[in-house]
Amino acid sequence: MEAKRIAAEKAAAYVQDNMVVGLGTGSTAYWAIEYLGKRVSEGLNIRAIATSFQSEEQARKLGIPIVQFADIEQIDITIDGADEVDEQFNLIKGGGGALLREKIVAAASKQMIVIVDESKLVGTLGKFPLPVEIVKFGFEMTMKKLGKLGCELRLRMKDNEVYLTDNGNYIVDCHFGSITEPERLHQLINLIPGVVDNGLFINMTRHVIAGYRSGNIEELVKKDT
Ligand SMILES: O=C(CO)[C@H](O)[C@H](O)COP(=O)(O)O
Repeated sequence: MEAKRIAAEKAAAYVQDNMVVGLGTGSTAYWAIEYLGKRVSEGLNIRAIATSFQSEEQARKLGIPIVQFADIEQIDITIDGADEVDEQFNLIKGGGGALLREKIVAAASKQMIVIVDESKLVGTLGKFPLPVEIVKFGFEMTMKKLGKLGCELRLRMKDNEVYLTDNGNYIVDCHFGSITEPERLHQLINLIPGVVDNGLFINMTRHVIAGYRSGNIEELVKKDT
């Protein structure tokens, strides 16, 4: 928890007056929202877009003004967690079920800061099951097609019911073991009818802040190629 908290605090310090801020989802993003709430209570002037009902509710309680896409042209900075980050800064996201909104918000952002604890930094993606958001209609067939891509898969459940995203869809957690070509897999998955999107975030961030149990913080910034 401490490692996540220190990464979040560091990221929240990048937010400046008058910015539109994308608020991530999950236990690391939670801390970023808390720190932003504190800064707002001290006079920081921002507007925010949330990636989940949960984050929106947290932000509102803290007095962070929430806006919708109709109110803005773009997002200045988004701070969000991740389930895995590889050496090329590709991500697996969606462990918390918010991958679709998170990707829409990240894609609308000038910059995305990813905040993680050290356990999320990996050489190759895929140990964490890749979340794929699918529509309910025909979900059994969509799952069969996903399975043919070479993964073990499971329909996400919560409290003995099928888990529903904020968008009213299902999530299938696809265990690939090792994802050697994330960009290609991203495309293959999203070509399957019934798939809304998947949790691979390719080339969406250049800035990762990792907190360590030791209390150290590592800031990784992707160089121009
Ligand atoms: O993608 C996400 C939610 O959809 C989260 O960012 C991801 O699951 C990491 O969560 P946490 O910060 O709780 O470890």
